[in-house]
Amino acid sequence: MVVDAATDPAQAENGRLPNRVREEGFFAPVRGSLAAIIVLSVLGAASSVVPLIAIVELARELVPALSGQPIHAGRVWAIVIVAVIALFVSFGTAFGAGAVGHFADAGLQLALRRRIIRHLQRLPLGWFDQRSSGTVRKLVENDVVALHQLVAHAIQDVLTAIAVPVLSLAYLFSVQWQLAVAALVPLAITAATYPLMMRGGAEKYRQYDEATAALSGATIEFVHGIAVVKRFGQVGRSHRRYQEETRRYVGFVDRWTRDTSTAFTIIELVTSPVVVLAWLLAAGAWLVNAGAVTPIDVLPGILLGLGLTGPLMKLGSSAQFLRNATKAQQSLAEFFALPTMPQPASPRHPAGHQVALDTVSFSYDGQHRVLREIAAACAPGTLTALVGPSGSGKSTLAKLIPRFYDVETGTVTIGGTDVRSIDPAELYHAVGFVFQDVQLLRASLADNIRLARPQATDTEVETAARAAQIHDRILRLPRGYDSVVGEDANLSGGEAQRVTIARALLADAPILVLDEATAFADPDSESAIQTALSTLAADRTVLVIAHRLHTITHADQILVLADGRIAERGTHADLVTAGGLFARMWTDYQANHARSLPEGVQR
Ligand SMILES: Nc1ncnc2c1ncn2[C@@H]1O[C@H](COP(=O)(O)OP(=O)(O)OP(=O)(O)O)[C@@H](O)[C@H]1O
Repeated sequence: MVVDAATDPAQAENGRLPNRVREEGFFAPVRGSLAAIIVLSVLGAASSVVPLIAIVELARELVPALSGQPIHAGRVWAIVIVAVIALFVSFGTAFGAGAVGHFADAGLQLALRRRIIRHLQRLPLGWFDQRSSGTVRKLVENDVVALHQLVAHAIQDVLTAIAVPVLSLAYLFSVQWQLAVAALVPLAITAATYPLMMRGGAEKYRQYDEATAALSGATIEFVHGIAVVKRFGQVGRSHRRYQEETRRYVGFVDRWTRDTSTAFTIIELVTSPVVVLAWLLAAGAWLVNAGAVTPIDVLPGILLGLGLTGPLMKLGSSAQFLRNATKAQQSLAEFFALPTMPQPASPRHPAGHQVALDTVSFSYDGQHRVLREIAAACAPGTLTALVGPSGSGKSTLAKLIPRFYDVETGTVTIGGTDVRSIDPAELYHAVGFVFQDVQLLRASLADNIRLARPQATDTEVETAARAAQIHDRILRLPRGYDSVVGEDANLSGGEAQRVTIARALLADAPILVLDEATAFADPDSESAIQTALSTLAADRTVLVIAHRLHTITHADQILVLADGRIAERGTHADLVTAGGLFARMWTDYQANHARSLPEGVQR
């Protein structure tokens, strides 16, 4: 991966971000809209009850007229007008709350995404090293979208679910308490049964999340790893794991459904409109028979009682949205709490491009030291090779130079200036790096190469591509330099690596850190790239993490790492003569690569 701060917009914003923005809660950007949603929802709930009350009051006016009593036309009209206005207010506020909610949601998503991007830009590069793009995608997409239901729907649903029953019951109790009590019965049964259904719910949801994650892991392994798995004849095992996880998931959902089915059925039954209507009619008939109420008094109980349970049922789905939104909020809060890379208060400029490490120690977890007491100097115009057994700390050491991580003790300096005191934009300009995980953007090859210098001319792009031995390959693509990576430019790992080398060449960083492991993946062009790299090294400070020892026989110095320390240092000839760790590595290397070593390799 070649990175240059010229392409890093974070730097442009550095220092401009007010602390306030960082400290504010998630919902701060839409606080006003949330207040409007609350007011509109309550108003909407209240006005949705009014037409029902109006029908009751109309009935009270009109039914006596059937037995010849006079109609109070003024009162009837007043009721009708109030009902119509309430109806419009109810529709208007529901629409308004929905619209405000969706606009607020869009605003919140935009604000959160910007905040995520700002935070991502301030995290140490090492954070990205340890995370897949899936982690970042989850934050920017899934977690932000999970808040959608909360802002755009759940607030309105929850307030309606509470306000409508409360207002309806208040009216019912004020006009006819016996039927109000009858209307409460389905609610009371639901309230008593719901906790039974949700018993151990938190644990169940945790198990559900676990089973879902295990199943999706097994599915991804099964699908993605199919080639490797087939190659090693393990299809049966991988398939078995997938089947086991599916069985586990289905078994869990089955048990959960069975455990809750009785309570769920009771709730569904007692809240269904037919059952509620039948119950209220029966209660009404019994009260009329008993002479406790007149037939017309049964009407409000039926009309308003029927509307009590509907909104309540929405609470169930809202609870699920709230759960998801809370989880997303937690994951976003944890992300925002990640410490950002400290920025120098008053940045200093490096004087030259000598790279020096002075008694550098480092650990990833604050406990196990991966690098100990490293001291080394790499002069401009020289090539330094880092070699050593796997896990000895080569990549870690290289990553300290462009500040993927900060040292625990000691200093890393460029031109005598501590890298922590250099403005990150200047640091990334000074250090180009090509690591193992090649990152090409879904853009044309020309744009990929000029990533760090967007103003570079076509000729400059071509010159860099020639030097990185990728020009001829690009010309063979259907649209040459305009071919788009991942569409009509499908490159091999080695070819993609050479595009990133071209990018590094064009970026013209005076310090270059290369991981040789894949830089020379294509044996055909290895010597050509070697030539390109030696041209590069002419006036640059080059550090190469070397795995194929014959490629660094001409290095100006070789640092041999073992267990996080520099065990030996010197030229190839010095180290072979010294007969230590490197000499043994070289002997083994020659024995293992006897046939593939190019002619004339120093032995
Ligand atoms: N991101 C990380 N978090 C925690 N430990 C890590 C991380 N990266 C590397 N390590 C550990 O640090 C040690 C040094 O790893 P490093 O990758 O620097 O070695 P290396 O010499 O480059 O190995 P290789 O040649 O296999 O690439 C190893 O023990 C490794 O497990």
